[in-house]
Amino acid sequence: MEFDLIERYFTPLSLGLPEGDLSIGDDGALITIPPEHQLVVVTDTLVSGVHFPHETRAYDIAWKALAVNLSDLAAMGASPIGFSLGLSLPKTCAESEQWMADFSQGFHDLVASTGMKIPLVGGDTTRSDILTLTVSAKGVVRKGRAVLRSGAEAGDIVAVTGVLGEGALGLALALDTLSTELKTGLSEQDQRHALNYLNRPIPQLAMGQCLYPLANSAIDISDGLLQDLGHILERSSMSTGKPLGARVELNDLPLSSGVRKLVAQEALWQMPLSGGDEYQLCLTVKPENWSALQALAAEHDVVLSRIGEITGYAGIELTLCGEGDAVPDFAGFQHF
Ligand SMILES: Nc1ncnc2c1ncn2[C@@H]1O[C@H](COP(=O)(O)OP(=O)(O)OP(=O)(O)O)[C@@H](O)[C@H]1O
Ligand SMILES: Cc1ncc(C[n+]2csc(CCOP(=O)(O)O)c2C)c(N)n1
Ligand SMILES: [Mg+2]
Repeated sequence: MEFDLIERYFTPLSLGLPEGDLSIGDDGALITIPPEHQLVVVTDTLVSGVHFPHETRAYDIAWKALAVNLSDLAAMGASPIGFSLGLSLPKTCAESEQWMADFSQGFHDLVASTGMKIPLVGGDTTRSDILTLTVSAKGVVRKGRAVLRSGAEAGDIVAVTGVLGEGALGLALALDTLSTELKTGLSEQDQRHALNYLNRPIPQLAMGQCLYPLANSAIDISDGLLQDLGHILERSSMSTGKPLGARVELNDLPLSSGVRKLVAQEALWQMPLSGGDEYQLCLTVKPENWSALQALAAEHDVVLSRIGEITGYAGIELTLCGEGDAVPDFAGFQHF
């Protein structure tokens, strides 16, 4: 049964490797790494009910599982060359032609939207009561040109791509946890945009490839801005041995029209600061490189916003119109 599934739904996604390489069909895949490059390997697991609501469409589940992996590659400054899929699925899904077709279409359409060749190179399919996917994307980067979390320096500008808080708003709408009052303030367009953003994140691959050599550090925001910026601070101060922190101006956070309304109505800063599910890049850049990076972002139609700076003392400080030193008491998404 699983062999039929693989043949029918997954083998068509596996085409596009260079001559002599091998994808689905043997005990392992064979992938040639271009000379002078390093292989970048990322892995993300998605569990039904934990990473997406149980009711999520098969198409969106597949899209998101690959998108969050490509987002990690983008944050490293890497170009994707393929991905593998560990799939544990309930019998009802495996037996539904429509579910399986929709699922494989999600991968197909995301890959097509990137304009790159990103074949499915292999994986494993098993039965499970809870739908679980583990995608591992493979990418390449020129030797020594990966952008790490550990390169931030005091005085760097902190910037983010896209908007913040939209994934958290989408999740609140999907799980119906917003109060009626807040929900009625949102237009249909606001709601559609947030749900789409939650279900079909767009990995910032083009921006990722503009990072080297301008950006000092980067991370993709999956658990929330504060937590993920915290990872940059932690890694960077470990590598320099000096304390590092950040000052973030709330008014400079890029917000969608929906999140802007919620923040105006109820100061729901928690959404853009700690909501997670963003899959945008947070990066730090020396002030003298900022305008060059902004120009590259504009060339790729990416909105890149300056939200603060790296400081030489520990902790993330939040300001509103330059005033205050509120230290937030909410961190970000944690599994345990
Ligand atoms: N089970 C594991 N075995 C080995 N390494 C792990 C395991 N889980 C996480 N890691 C490693 O720990 C580091 C942080 O992982 P984490 O999953 O938190 O990444 P992230 O990029 O911060 O979040 P996200 O998974 O949302 O992208 C990575 O280097 C990852 O490879
Ligand atoms: C049903 C449902 N409940 C909660 C969330 C929120 N959520 C789950 S995992 C995660 C961080 C990234 O995961 P990881 O760190 O495992 O890569 C976030 C923000 C969701 N998307 N769906
Ligand atoms: Mg990440």
